[in-house]
Amino acid sequence: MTQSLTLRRPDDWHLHLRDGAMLRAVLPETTRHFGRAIIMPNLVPPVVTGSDAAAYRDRITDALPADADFTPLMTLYLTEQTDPDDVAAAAESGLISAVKLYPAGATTNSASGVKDFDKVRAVLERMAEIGLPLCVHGEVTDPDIDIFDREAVFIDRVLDPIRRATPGLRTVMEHITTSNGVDYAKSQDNLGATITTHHLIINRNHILVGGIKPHYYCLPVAKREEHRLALRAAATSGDARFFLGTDSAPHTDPNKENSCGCAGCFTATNTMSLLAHVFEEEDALDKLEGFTSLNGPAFYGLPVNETTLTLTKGEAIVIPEKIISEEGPVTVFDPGFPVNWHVS
Ligand SMILES: NC(=O)N[C@@H](CC(=O)O)C(=O)O
Ligand SMILES: [Zn+2]
Ligand SMILES: [Zn+2]
Repeated sequence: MTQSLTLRRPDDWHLHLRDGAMLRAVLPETTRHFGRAIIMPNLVPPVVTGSDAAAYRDRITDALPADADFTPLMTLYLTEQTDPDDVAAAAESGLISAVKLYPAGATTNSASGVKDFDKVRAVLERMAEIGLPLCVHGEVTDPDIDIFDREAVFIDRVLDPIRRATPGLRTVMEHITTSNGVDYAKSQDNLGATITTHHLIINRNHILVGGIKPHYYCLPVAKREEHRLALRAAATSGDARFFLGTDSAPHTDPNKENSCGCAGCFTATNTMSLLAHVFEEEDALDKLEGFTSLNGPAFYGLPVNETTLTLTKGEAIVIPEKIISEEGPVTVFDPGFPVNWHVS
């Protein structure tokens, strides 16, 4: 008996497309399966103003494959100089769907992020007024906080105070990696949380046991097994606060396989097959459509996609090991086990 599953076309609520040659190489990997994606603004230099976002959106649109049915949902990179009026104008014109908060130094290309949260208060208040979501990379950067504790400490020291100071601010905890993140998301209103494909599959042992695996290194770094299980429970629960954000983040192999390797897993190519595998393991295939295609649009106040995507179970899938860009090869996330779900 062939097993097959038809879903509303999915969206990716956290995606890195980069720019130039890398953008052209990775964009088809997303547009093949996804209808929309929240496009992360951490370019060099970052996408800071409305006019930056309009120009970046045009570069993405120009790079789209001819037959693609894909809408990039743009974001602005919050800095201490961000102008509330510019944000409001970009939101009101429909140009942007969210603003992204990176604590300065927390992750790839976050040097222009926020150090003093008082300096962005006026922007956050304006966003709360107009209902524009804030997407948050939730890790503290204090050198004295262990990297495995940085998400939990961020929730207590930064996220919760920001939310108390800015009632009504719609917030997305991006790429949560801990049971602390799951618990906080469940305790709040006006709060959503994205979960990546890879954090449902790997724990910190996968990165470190039997030799260091640079292609499993991302930020926030994968945590203990108990946290992976909490993420799986949240993603497969049907709770509409949790939705897919792949955080697919291309870096070339030389930049990953390096004495100071970049953080990021590239999952755009095989995410839907991997998620079907995970949801089947959790006996929750009936919850996959909510996670990939319904909960995200509901949070962002957008209609669900009209078209569908069908997954069929068969022989193990064969996907390219690497995507080739003019900047160099990008290794596709390898879960380390056979996956039998095909996107047809
Ligand atoms: N997730 C990652 O490990 N890397 C992302 C940045 C981010 O999302 O934090 C990237 O831009 O490479
Ligand atoms: Zn991040
Ligand atoms: Zn990211």
